[in-house]
Amino acid sequence: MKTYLVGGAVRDKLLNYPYHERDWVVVGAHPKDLIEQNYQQVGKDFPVFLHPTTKEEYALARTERKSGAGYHGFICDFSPDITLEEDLSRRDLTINAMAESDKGDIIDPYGGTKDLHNRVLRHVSPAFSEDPLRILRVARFAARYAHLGFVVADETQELMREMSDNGELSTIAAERIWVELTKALNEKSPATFFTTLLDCGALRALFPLWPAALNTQVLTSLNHAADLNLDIDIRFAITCSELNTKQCQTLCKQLRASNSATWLAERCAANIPLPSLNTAEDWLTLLENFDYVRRPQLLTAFITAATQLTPEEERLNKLQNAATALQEIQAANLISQGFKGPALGQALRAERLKKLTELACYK
Ligand SMILES: Nc1ccn([C@@H]2O[C@H](COP(=O)(O)OP(=O)(O)OP(=O)(O)O)[C@@H](O)[C@H]2O)c(=O)n1
Repeated sequence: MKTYLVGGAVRDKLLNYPYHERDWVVVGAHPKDLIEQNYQQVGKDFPVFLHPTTKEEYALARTERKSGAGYHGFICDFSPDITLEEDLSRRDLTINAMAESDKGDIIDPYGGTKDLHNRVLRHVSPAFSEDPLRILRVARFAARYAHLGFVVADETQELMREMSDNGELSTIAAERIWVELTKALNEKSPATFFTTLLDCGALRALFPLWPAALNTQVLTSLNHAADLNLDIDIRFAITCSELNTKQCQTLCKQLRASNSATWLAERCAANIPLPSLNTAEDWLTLLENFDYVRRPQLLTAFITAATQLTPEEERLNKLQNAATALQEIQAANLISQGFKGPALGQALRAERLKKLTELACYK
């Protein structure tokens, strides 16, 4: 039995890039060999084990062949005579299809080191197309390593286009897309994720509403938000800012977006660019829409997203100042004056309008 480090850790070590996870492949073993050594089996469809102390993942070397549509149509073989090279050949990109032995030797049958050196994301074999999620993975790696100069190989780009045109993306479960999307939004150049998917037609195939909303300004703002380390919900909301409310709702539903991401995206779609706000009533309605009393951080998130997208710093600052001023109005004072129930709500609102009028911040 022999064990090799594989996948992302080998790639990132060679690239001198930080990595957080190590995956291992075991060659020449039966499941029982690992169980006897106190590894804990976790894989249902194929044998993946957790190391008894490090809890890192150890998978038996395996081959996979597609036998039908969707994710269940795979024939998987993990007998002890599957070689390391066979296991590496089923992987997505050449830079992900390298292994390191316990002596530190690199096993690289598909030219991964050369592609790393030349900054190319290239598929290992036509079997790439057996898993359409890999299109999103390629786009995500492009987003991660764009600043290092990585580009998608022409032939991989072509294959991704064919797969997108053939409707293969429709077999991916929405939950898996959302996972890839949130990882991609977290990368250093998230805009490259979208441009890669736009270039091969995958984004249009998956989400027909989205491409038209991703103009240069939106993509620039998105990368800027990543530079500023703004959170995922803000980054996602920026990508939705050119959609109308209905389109945004449809997209969030289709993506199974989280509640918090949907909430902010819908409000950004509805309020960017800022609507005309001419009266204290207009300002208060907008603030109420953002639930500013109970959740002031969401208004701040909106303002942060909007600042990336609109040259309206002054009005956005006023909005933030107005919200802060309104925080000072306490229900307790009105309660002590005898207000309760709906009358209390009305009195609070009247106080807020009075304050906004005094501030005249809407002018
Ligand atoms: N759809 C997939 C998913 C994974 N892999 C292979 O499994 C390895 C581990 O996958 P994963 O942990 O998802 O990705 P990493 O490459 O380790 O990248 P990350 O840094 O994002 O964890 C990959 O390197 C790749 O060899 C693949 O070929 N096809």
